[in-house]
Amino acid sequence: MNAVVAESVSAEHHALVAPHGGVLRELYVPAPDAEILKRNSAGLPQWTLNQRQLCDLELLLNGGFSPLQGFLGRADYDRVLAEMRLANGTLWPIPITLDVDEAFAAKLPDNAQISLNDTQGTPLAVLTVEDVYFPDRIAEARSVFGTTDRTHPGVAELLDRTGPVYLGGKLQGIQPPPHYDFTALRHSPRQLRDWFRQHGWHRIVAFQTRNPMHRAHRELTLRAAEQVGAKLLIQPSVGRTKPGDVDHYTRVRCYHALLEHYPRDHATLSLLPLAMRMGGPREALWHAIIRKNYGASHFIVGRDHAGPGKDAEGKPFYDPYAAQELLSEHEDELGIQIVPFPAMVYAANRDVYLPQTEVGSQDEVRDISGTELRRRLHQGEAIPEWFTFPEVVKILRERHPANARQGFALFFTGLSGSGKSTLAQAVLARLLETGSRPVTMLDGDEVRRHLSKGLGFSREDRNANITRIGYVASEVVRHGGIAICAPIAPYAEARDEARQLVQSHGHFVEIHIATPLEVCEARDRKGLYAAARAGKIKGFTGIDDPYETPASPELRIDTSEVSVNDAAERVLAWLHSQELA
Ligand SMILES: Nc1ncnc2c1ncn2[C@@H]1O[C@H](COP(=O)(O)OS(=O)(=O)O)[C@@H](OP(=O)(O)O)[C@H]1O
Ligand SMILES: Nc1ncnc2c1ncn2[C@@H]1O[C@H](COP(=O)(O)OP(=O)(O)O)[C@@H](O)[C@H]1O
Repeated sequence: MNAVVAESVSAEHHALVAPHGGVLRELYVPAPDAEILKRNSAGLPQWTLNQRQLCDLELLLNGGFSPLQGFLGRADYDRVLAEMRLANGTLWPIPITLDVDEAFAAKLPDNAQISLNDTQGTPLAVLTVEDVYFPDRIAEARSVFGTTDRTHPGVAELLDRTGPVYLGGKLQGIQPPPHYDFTALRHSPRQLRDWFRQHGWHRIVAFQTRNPMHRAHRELTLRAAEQVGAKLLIQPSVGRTKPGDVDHYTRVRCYHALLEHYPRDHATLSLLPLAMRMGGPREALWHAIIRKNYGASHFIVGRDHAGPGKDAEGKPFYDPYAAQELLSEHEDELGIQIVPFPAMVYAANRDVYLPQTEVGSQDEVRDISGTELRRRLHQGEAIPEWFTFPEVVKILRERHPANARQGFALFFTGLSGSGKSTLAQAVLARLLETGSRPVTMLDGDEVRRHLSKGLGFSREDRNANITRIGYVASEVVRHGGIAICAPIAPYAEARDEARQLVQSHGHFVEIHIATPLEVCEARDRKGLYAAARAGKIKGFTGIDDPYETPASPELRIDTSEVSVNDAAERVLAWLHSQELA
């Protein structure tokens, strides 16, 4: 090789990969203009961004979504859906759109500018609206996700939680959405590119993840980096992932611990504020483009990349290798090299990890699925060292304590006089006898004297009462406590809402006190049934107001058949069976 050629080769080797579309599109206006824009934004129509829109905005503004200069207008949107391309032909697989409600769109004057704010009301950008259009969201689901099955979280979001009108137009950025967590690990594409240059990194293989990383991931990423002679960028999505995923605070602590197990100066960690759509192949292509914008030359695509799991019939939404195929098809045009990888599995007989494709017939393959890992964490069972590092297990255990240390809510529901309060008191006493978790009592009458003071007994007021109880219970549970609730809660919708609130932090145990109306009425502890029969109280539950019987409560107890002590014993036995007490 002569000297001239050698120099040009090495110069080429030292340049970072070009952003998608050739130029990094940062959409912030210069500082003095940002001040003026911020002041002017106060007089514009105000739009509060939801979490997905906020994540999208951050990556639009910092160039992570280059070459986009704003939210897609109709022409771009249509071609993205049909051909995975912007109107000018650039490859782009996922529609980045700003959805709003009809009332908001109807108020906009021609060529409107709107202020895009976070939930605190901080203005982040101004959008010049060039296009207002009504998307066919069913068609969008079919094109982007290949299905209209709402089991797919991206489809459910699009069909049930996305506004009917899209606004397209260019953005002028005022300031980035503020983050107060892991600030040292958050970088814009420019910052990460600068870091790569300063550290002399030019061949970089990026790894995307939404899960904690274990030994299999370490082996896979190390092999991938070695295979292409590159440094490793672990770039987990921390914006919004699949519902039910491990929260990003816990995951980032795990990644930190794992990083210690890589050779020094070979791997780095950076957080990506991406709102995932779980769109399988199309999403994988999008991930690759984003990583290219961040300066990575290579991108690892594993088995079932960005897959949403199984559909309503139990079949996988996407072929596990469809993402690898789609990316390989577009590799030349993409400008980032794809490193396809089969699943890594553990061969116990050899005590090694190896790609599934290299497993021999004599190998004893072991694996622990995500579900099995969660089960072991909940039950406090052992997690073997071949699966993950002890430091990672420790972090996961702290976040997912065994059931016996988790919070839960006991939600008694039933007619007035059915025995809710009496049983709640008995269970409370038994729990305090044996356990150390704090217990909070949210009894129906008690709550109405304080938390729900002023509410009556209309359907709306009863539902508001239950939502308040559910909210307080969820906070108690979130902090590892036990909440005992004992309202009538006659409506299924409000009970379900309380369940949803609590279940995002712990267990919800619905106990239907199914004592027959005749018994409750005969007891008439407060004389209310007599008053209701005499027409002195209107809308009394069970008399002239409905009680919707719970369809599938965790427990159903008829107190006309069992003593208070036996009923309390049944509740405790159930809690023991679930290892909650
Ligand atoms: N119209 C009507 N219907 C039902 N109950 C009535 C009504 N008016 C007053 N009360 C008294 O209020 C208690 C029920 O309050 P809750 O907060 O549990 O009811 S609800 O869940 O909001 O429906 C209930 O207490 P409990 O007997 O402990 O259930 C009654 O004493
Ligand atoms: N097995 C039982 N469990 C609970 N309460 C019972 C039982 N047997 C009789 N009772 C009586 O029924 C009444 C139930 O009232 P209460 O607990 O205030 O009901 P609620 O809170 O559902 O309105 C109490 O007087 C209680 O002593």
